[in-house]
Amino acid sequence: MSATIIDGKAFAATIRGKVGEHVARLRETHGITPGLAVVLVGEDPASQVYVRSKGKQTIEAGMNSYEHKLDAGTSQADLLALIDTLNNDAEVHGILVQLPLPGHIDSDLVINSIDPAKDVDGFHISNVGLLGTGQKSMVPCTPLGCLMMLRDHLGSLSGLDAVVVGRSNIVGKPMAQLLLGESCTVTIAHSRTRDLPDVVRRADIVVAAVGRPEMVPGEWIKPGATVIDVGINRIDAPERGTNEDGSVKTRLVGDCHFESCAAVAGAITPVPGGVGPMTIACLLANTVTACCRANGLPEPEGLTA
Ligand SMILES: NC(=O)C1=CN([C@@H]2O[C@H](COP(=O)(O)OP(=O)(O)OC[C@H]3O[C@@H](n4cnc5c(N)ncnc54)[C@H](OP(=O)(O)O)[C@@H]3O)[C@@H](O)[C@H]2O)C=CC1
Ligand SMILES: Nc1nc(=O)c2c([nH]1)NC[C@@H]1CN(c3ccc(C(=O)N[C@@H](CCC(=O)O)C(=O)O)cc3)C=[N+]21
Repeated sequence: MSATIIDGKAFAATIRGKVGEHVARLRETHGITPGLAVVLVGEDPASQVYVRSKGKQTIEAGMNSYEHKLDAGTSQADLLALIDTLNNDAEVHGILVQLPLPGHIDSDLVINSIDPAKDVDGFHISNVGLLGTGQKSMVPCTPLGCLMMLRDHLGSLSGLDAVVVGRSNIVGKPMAQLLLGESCTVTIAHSRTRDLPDVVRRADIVVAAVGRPEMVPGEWIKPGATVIDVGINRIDAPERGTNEDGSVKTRLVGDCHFESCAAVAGAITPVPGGVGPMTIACLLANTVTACCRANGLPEPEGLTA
């Protein structure tokens, strides 16, 4: 293995430390405590895990965490009413509605009902438009975390060939916008892309956000390229034995085949311990940023895009 392992877990801890310092300063000098409201509809086990760790890390950073757990049958009207309440609550500076939402709820409508100034996910159409036109916005947490790691590892990204595999609104598209903003030459690949291996082989930077376990093999990677693996896939791991209930144990893998990619890449993020922890750290950072903007205070340095 030749690649440098980009330690997202450690980087995220550093960011959370900076967030914590800023939160302490806000409290001491202005008597303000940033607050993050997380809304979860339904009982998806993975979502529950994420929401729990978001709440825990929010509190560890000295902020207020408000968790709203609604049952899977909650009506769209009730969800919109909750968002309206949170929009008007001065103690709440950030609002995150955990996705995916149950099928009977229109996700776009819900996201666009969040006050854009409190949209710490950066999914509201206003924030999408601001990002796309290079204006100050709330930047989606996962792409922001990826960008921070890329900048930290490479310095300037100007002129580099970047390939983003995946075109979702929450990862692929905003990632491509951020890379374009860094003056990369950006290609967005997806399920209809022809000759994906050849497209990926051109890239100095590969961001894989597909949701297919270990789909990208080392043979697709240009030697020395930087590989950011966004994928979080839980797969069966019979080699780890079985759980108490007799079900087979599982493990997390990314969208890249780690061993073979690490053999050719210059640097790579692991799964777990790469992009995932950075996503949550950036969520906390966005909450502090939103709080500062809401109060007309200078924004924290090094925590925005
Ligand atoms: N680490 C983190 O913090 C986060 C991790 N994730 C993870 O990232 C992954 C992607 O998430 P998300 O963007 O929400 O996923 P989506 O399912 O919304 O999007 C997946 C994208 O991958 C493309 N795709 C699917 N199959 C192929 C293929 N065979 N070849 C090329 N492209 C393909 C799809 O193309 P098309 O549009 O043509 O269908 C689509 O654009 C998931 O594993 C998810 O769990 C997500 C959010 C945060
Ligand atoms: N409105 C909304 N915003 C999101 O940002 C959002 C969302 N909905 N829905 C789901 C995805 C997924 N996501 C992750 C966050 C942290 C980890 C994470 O911390 N992962 C750990 C491992 C966690 C584990 O063990 O399961 C790691 O990679 O090391 C992963 C995935 C945020 N998402």
